[in-house]
Amino acid sequence: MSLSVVLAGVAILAATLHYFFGLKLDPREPPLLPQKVPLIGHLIGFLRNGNAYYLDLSMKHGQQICTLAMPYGRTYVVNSTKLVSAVQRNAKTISFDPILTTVAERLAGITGPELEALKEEETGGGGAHRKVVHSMAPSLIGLGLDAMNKAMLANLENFINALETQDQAFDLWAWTRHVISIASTDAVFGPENPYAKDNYEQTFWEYELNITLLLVNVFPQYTAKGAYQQREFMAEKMIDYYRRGCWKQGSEMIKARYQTGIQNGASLEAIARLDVPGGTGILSNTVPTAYWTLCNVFSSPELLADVRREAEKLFTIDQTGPRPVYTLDTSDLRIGCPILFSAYQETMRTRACFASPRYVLEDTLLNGEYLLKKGALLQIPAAVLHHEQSQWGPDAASYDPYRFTKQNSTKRSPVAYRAFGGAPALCPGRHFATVEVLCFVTMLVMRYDMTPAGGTWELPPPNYSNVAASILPPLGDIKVNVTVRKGYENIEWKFKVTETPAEKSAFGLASD
Ligand code: HEM
Repeated sequence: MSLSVVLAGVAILAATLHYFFGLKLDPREPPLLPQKVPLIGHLIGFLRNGNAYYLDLSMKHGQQICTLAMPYGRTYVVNSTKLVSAVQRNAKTISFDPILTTVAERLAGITGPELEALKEEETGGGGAHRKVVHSMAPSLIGLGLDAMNKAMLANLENFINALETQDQAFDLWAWTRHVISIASTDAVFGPENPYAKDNYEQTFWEYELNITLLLVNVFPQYTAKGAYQQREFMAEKMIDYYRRGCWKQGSEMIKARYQTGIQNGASLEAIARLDVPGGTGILSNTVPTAYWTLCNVFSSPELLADVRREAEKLFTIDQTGPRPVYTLDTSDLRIGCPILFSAYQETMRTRACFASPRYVLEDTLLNGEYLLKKGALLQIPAAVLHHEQSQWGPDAASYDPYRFTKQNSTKRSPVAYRAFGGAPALCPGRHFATVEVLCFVTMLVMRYDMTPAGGTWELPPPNYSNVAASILPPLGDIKVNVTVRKGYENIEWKFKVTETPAEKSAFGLASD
């Protein structure tokens, strides 16, 4: 039988199913968007383009909120800042918590009573997963953040030093991914970091790309064999890490997660398993953000010169030893590099592709206008909101690295910037990631010239099939050469962390 006959059969079957079982909307629900293939057209669009599909739909239909008929039920897509605020006001009935349960079950492989202990309270579960996630924010600010920064920067220092003797072109994505993976996870897990041994790091990145198949959850041991095996391999390593008590030498964040989990009825094994998809929180966005920010800065001579000018003022210089020591103190980053900070936030604004998922727990009248039915999925696509001209101006679609500098700041809604998502699931790791990316880029621009081996900065396209990341990774890579800058030879370079109390340690991010 030819492929076209099979496809025609599938289309006829879908049309028949749609006729008998198709979605019947209440007139107060958001308008239903048409799809080319009944029942599965939007699913196909999503599987082909990932979360970027929502941007295509909004460009085509321009609705501020709409309904998509999916084979598993209705999905509402919120395309306007005004309605995002309304969603956030209804956090009791439009919740992120059932998504945490899906993550625990499908991406961490937790089942039975262990899953019940983690599951959201609203549907009769023990609610431990939400409490574990909530315990993270206080440990990722103030002294807990400083301690993680110290461990993270010790690694960055070594990796960046090693470039002094790098005399061949190398793959920038592969290098950045390894550097940030080890620096971040050493900071989180401590000296017994599972990522630093047994091929865990490589396994994690393979798993991360295969997550969609696990989410589909149809006999995953057969239909998502690779991801399933990778998940189980990493779960075994994480369980070993906790059983040996290695968490006691980890960050405040890991201690808070473990202790909160145990106090709320989660088992050691379940807490360990949650750290498998937890790796996507720690790495899947920080790595691409570091990579794209670096590319954006080095590929623009004007921006590079501006970032270098402000970086030069950030370093203190000690000339008393045999060679000068240049030190960058993280506490100076909060106000000392407005242009880089702006370019970093703009990199995320123009590259964010996540569609924050929420679950409608009860029928809810949104903003007094739209009825949202219990049981539906709701998504807030960052890319759509970041294209909203009422918030970002007529050049919303283009990259302006100076957009967030004071002179250029325009008045916009506090919920317009979605790179770190938003309440009630605003990213608790945003300050840690910010220190890491700013230090990474600042140190590299100060010390090195970086040029593309092919002569021009031809950046790879984003990998739209990745649904784990908010900031998409590249599909492919770019080779670069790195040389020590003239006038900056024979210097010792250091990072320093001056301890900062919680109330002073947050960055003034556009998401806050
Ligand atoms: C540039 C780096 C990062 C970006 C762009 C980013 C982005 C995001 C986004 C978009 C969400 C979803 C929010 C929502 O659904 O509304 C999120 C949630 C989360 N992120 Fe991040 N993230 C980054 C780094 C980190 C780091 C380093 C950690 C941990 C150390 C982390 C931990 C988490 C956690 C635990 C959540 C779930 C929060 C909750 O459910 O309340 N993230 N992040």
